[in-house]
Amino acid sequence: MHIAIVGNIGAGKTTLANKLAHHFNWEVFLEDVDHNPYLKDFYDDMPRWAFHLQVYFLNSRFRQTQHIKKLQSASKGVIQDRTIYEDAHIFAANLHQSTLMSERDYQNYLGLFESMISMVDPPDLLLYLRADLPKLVQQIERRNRDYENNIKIEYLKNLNEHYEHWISNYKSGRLLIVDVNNLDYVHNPEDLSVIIDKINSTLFGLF
Ligand SMILES: Nc1ncnc2c1ncn2[C@@H]1O[C@H](COP(=O)(O)OP(=O)(O)O)[C@@H](O)[C@H]1O
Ligand SMILES: Nc1ncnc2c1ncn2[C@H]1C[C@H](O)[C@@H](COP(=O)(O)O)O1
Repeated sequence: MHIAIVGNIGAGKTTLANKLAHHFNWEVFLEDVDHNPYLKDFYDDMPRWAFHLQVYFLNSRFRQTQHIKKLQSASKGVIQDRTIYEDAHIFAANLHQSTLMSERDYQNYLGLFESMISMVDPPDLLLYLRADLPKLVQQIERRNRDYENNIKIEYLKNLNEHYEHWISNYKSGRLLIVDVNNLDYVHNPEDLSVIIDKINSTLFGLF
């Protein structure tokens, strides 16, 4: 079983991924953030580092999918924090649309993505955490990563629009949308139970 958690920056993916992995006793795959050699530079100068960052994330995410595939074939459960789909359909598409990535770099990137995606299996369940801008801003501030302090509201808004568009067209497997605006699964165990019940119901027909 493979559950992938998707959603905007600060939506609560990593927190939920760890809690679900603990609950189901499955392996968790997190994003390569702390050792990412481009992320800080990217936030300082997006046009300069957009392509480099996207190629880095794409490769890191692709390796992760191949590792997940091996665990899947050994019948191990996996929770994944963000997917390769979001790199291309959300982040790279948004950078291109916002003219922060050139046409030439975007086409080059897409060629690479297309070559890789045929080797990627979709998750058994895509769990989208839908969060409005105030929730995202509050949680990004709470996390307090220095390089994210200057993220513009406009950037988050554009990403949210890409998420909504992508999710409304997602046809590769089971999809569960959870509105997290009024959920606090950090402090309220009942809020975590609400999500776990929805997952059990979607995946196993329980409840
Ligand atoms: N539903 C929630 N309610 C309250 N706080 C949350 C919730 N989800 C996440 N947080 C807090 O918000 C911050 C960002 O969450 P995180 O899981 O790192 O988001 P993401 O991985 O989606 O970027 C963390 O400090 C986390 O403890
Ligand atoms: N593909 C990406 N392009 C740009 N930025 C990205 C990409 N994937 C992740 N990020 C950024 C967004 C955040 O600042 C960190 C971690 O993501 P998070 O949603 O907080 O887990 O990396």
